[in-house]
This record gives sequence, structure tokens and C-alpha cells, in this order.
Amino acid sequence: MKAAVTSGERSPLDVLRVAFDDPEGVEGRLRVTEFLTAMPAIGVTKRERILEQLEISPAKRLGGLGRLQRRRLREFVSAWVAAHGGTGSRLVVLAGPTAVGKGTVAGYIRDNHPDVKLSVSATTRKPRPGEVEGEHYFFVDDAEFDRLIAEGELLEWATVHNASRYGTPRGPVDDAIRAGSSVLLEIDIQGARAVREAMPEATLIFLQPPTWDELVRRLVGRGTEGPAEQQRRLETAKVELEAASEFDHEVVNRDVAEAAQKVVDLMKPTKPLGRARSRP
Ligand SMILES: Nc1nc2c(ncn2[C@@H]2O[C@H](COP(=O)(O)OP(=O)(O)O)[C@@H](O)[C@H]2O)c(=O)[nH]1
Ligand SMILES: Nc1ncnc2c1ncn2[C@@H]1O[C@H](COP(=O)(O)OP(=O)(O)O)[C@@H](O)[C@H]1O
Repeated sequence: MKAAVTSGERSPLDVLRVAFDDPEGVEGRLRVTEFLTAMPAIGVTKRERILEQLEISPAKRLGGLGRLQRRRLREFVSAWVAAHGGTGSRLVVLAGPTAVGKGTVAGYIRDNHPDVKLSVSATTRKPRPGEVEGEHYFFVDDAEFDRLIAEGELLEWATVHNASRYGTPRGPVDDAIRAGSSVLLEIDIQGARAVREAMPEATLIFLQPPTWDELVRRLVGRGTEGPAEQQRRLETAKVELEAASEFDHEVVNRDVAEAAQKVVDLMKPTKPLGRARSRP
């Protein structure tokens, strides 16, 4: 059974992805105990402490873990792999309601955290003043966007605000992850859901406004939409706010620099577990 976990160049994160995708498959039927013991530098004693810390019963199989247990195990494995010479790189998605400040926070990270890689999306919308080709977006026409979809070159794509299409080029993301870097995708809620489907080990962050009134103020204050479009986007925002519970983390965008720092901190592989938490 060990082969299922460490066969060839497959990382433990790949094994988790396969197990969660197909709970009845070989990897899905692996006991968590077998999976952990096959990882570098984890013996039986340490394994018991880890399972206690993760609050996972030793009898559990990978495919039988609940959503929170899967997330805790994925985060642990990502940190453990990073600490033991693996890549531990992370795909992180930043999404949230329109006008919450995703673009502003992502832009702040691009300008102030040069160590963080940001995915540059393809879009069919026209560039705005100050937007630079290949930095803010790859501006393409509909025919080119259709080609990107047809050739499987997009990790995900969506039509946003019933208008333009936006999509995440797969190549640069795969290259960065393979190189051991973490990558930040600033995309809409639909895109976040698609990434969750395609790459369950991705970390999803929901950017929250401090209050609804502040969100309205930012949308109106931005001045990029007329009253009718603003109203339509506010209706969409109400629905988008309900998606927060599908995300792994929430960050309130009260102050841009503070929110940016919280996102960057969430991109770092979590430290391997410390002392076992005393049970309440
Ligand atoms: N699904 C998806 N959404 C994206 C992508 N890139 C940007 N978006 C989203 O598209 C929306 C519109 O972005 P943009 O036109 O830059 O700015 P906005 O109209 O001022 O919000 C924002 O919610 C972005 O998060 C992408 O690659 N995929
Ligand atoms: N923390 C913040 N405090 C006040 N205004 C903000 C903050 N973050 C963003 N904004 C403003 O809110 C508006 C919407 O931000 P934007 O980044 O375009 O949102 P999104 O990309 O989520 O649609 C912009 O005018 C931006 O300057």
C-alpha cells in the first residue's frame, strides 16, 4: 500500500487530491495512519500526536474525511512537505463581492510583496487607462479567448458581470507550483469554485467588506459604473456575500496594507505542528 502514497514522483499532496477526488479508489481507501507513516520523518509515535492534533480518528480512511478534516490534513501536509525539502507551494485564490477591494489588495501585494507571484488573467474587456498588457491582464479578443478555452489553456474562466470573459492561464500557474512558488489568483466567485473543483488543495480566501454600507460606498465611490449598473452589481454582491462559507479563510478589507499582509501570511506554508494541543 505504501506504493500508493510514494510511488514515483507523486507528492503526498497529489495523493490527497486523488483520494479526495475518488474516495472509493486505491488512495481514497488508504487509512490516514498508512498515509502519514509513508511521509518523510513520520513514525508511529509522531503519527498519533499528529492525528490527535488534527482531530482525526486513526480508523479513518482518506476518502472518508470530512471537509474540515480534509482542509486540516492538506494544510498539515503542505507545511510538512515544505519543511522537509518538498515544495509546499500553494495555489491561493482571493475572491469576494464586486468592489470589496480585491483588485486594490492584489495590486498592493504586486507592488509591495515582490516575492509573491500573481497570476495574470486573460480578458476580453478593453484595457482601462493605466492598465499594462501582461501586467494587469492579457487583453485578447473573443476569437483568441475561444482558442484558449478550446486548447485547455485556462485553469478556469468565467463571464463576469454578464459582460466580458476572464480566465486564468494554466501554464504559468503550473510552472510556478512546480518551481515551488506560491501563486495568488484574484478572481471572481465562479472562478474560485472552478479552482476548488480542479485543484482541491488550493486555499480559498474570501475578502469581506467591513460593512455592507462600506461596500456600497466603495462601489459608488469608484465611479466606474453608472447608477443602473451599480444597482445590478449590488444585487450580485448580495448573492456573492453568501458564498463566504464555501471558502477556507476570510479576510476583512478594512485597511488595504493590513488585508494584503493577512493574504500574504496565508500564502506561506503553515509551520509543522507544535506540541499537541491539550484537549478541552
Ligand atoms: N473567474 C475569473 N474572474 C476573474 C479573473 N480575472 C479577474 N476576474 C474577476 O473579474 C472581475 C472584474 O474584474 P475587473 O474588470 O478587473 O474589475 P472590476 O470590474 O473593477 O471588478 C473581478 O471580480 C475579478 O476578480 C479570472 O481570471 N477568472
Ligand atoms: N480598504 C479600503 N478602504 C477604502 N477603500 C478601498 C479599500 N480597498 C479598496 N478600496 C476602494 O474600493 C473601490 C473598489 O476596489 P476594487 O479593488 O476595484 O474592488 P474589486 O476589485 O473587488 O471589484 C476602489 O475605489 C478602491 O480604491
